[in-house]
Amino acid sequence: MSLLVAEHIFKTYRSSGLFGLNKKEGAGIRDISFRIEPAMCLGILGESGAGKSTLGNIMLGLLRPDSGSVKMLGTDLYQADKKERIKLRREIQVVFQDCYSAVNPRFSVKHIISEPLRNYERLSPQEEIRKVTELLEVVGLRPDDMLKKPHQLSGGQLQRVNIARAIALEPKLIVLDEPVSSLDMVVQKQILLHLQDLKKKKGLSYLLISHDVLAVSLLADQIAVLDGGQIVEKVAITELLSCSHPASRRLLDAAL
Ligand SMILES: Nc1ncnc2c1ncn2[C@@H]1O[C@H](COP(=O)(O)OP(=O)(O)OP(=O)(O)O)[C@@H](O)[C@H]1O
Repeated sequence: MSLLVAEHIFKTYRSSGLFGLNKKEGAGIRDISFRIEPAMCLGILGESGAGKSTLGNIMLGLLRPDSGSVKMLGTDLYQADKKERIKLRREIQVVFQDCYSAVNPRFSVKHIISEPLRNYERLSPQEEIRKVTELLEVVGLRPDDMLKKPHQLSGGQLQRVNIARAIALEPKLIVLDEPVSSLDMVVQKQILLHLQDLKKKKGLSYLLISHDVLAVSLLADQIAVLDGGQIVEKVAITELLSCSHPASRRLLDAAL
């Protein structure tokens, strides 16, 4: 069974933003369908305004589509009852671009990483420390980093903390919404290779949302190019350079 199946998703924004000035009436996404298999990364590549965040929010269960369905392991995200929703929430985690606003600046790294564990599992204080130590190791941080606060870490280190929190409950899918866009190239590569490693070792799947061809090419197995709210091209990553749609070419030209 596929891990996630999105079928014929439509979402139109009817309100047009503050005083109708900022947002385009009728913008959104149109007739989006795709599948994500276990241990697979689907990259969603698109320019600004293409509909990437709209799509990501729908896949996270945060934005109800006007029509179409999103099924995770056969359960419809938007038809599920409360018990099923709690179970699904555990299986789909997210890492956002802005690593600083994703965490409470007053909390320690240990507190941040163990938050989902406290919500879903009853661990003793010793078990919690052991688990956080293990997660820090997995994302390439040191055990004593758990005592630090977000402002004592670099952006790259803090994004690793966000990744550790996202994998704490061993989800099946992580939505990565521009996860490395705010980091320098060297750190970007380190983090993407780390995510690649987790995919191989833990069989994790990703929906990687980005405007950056190079970032996507390091992690994705397949890419879908989004333009004007529609998927205009879908190819295996090995075929990326042969993409011919004008939106794909613009993204490729910007990167190469
Ligand atoms: N709440 C909203 N109300 C009205 N229109 C919206 C709303 N959110 C997004 N849109 C519009 O829907 C389209 C897709 O927006 P979305 O934020 O999904 O694109 P994006 O690819 O994530 O862009 P970016 O990379 O700039 O964040 C855009 O035309 C945007 O203006």
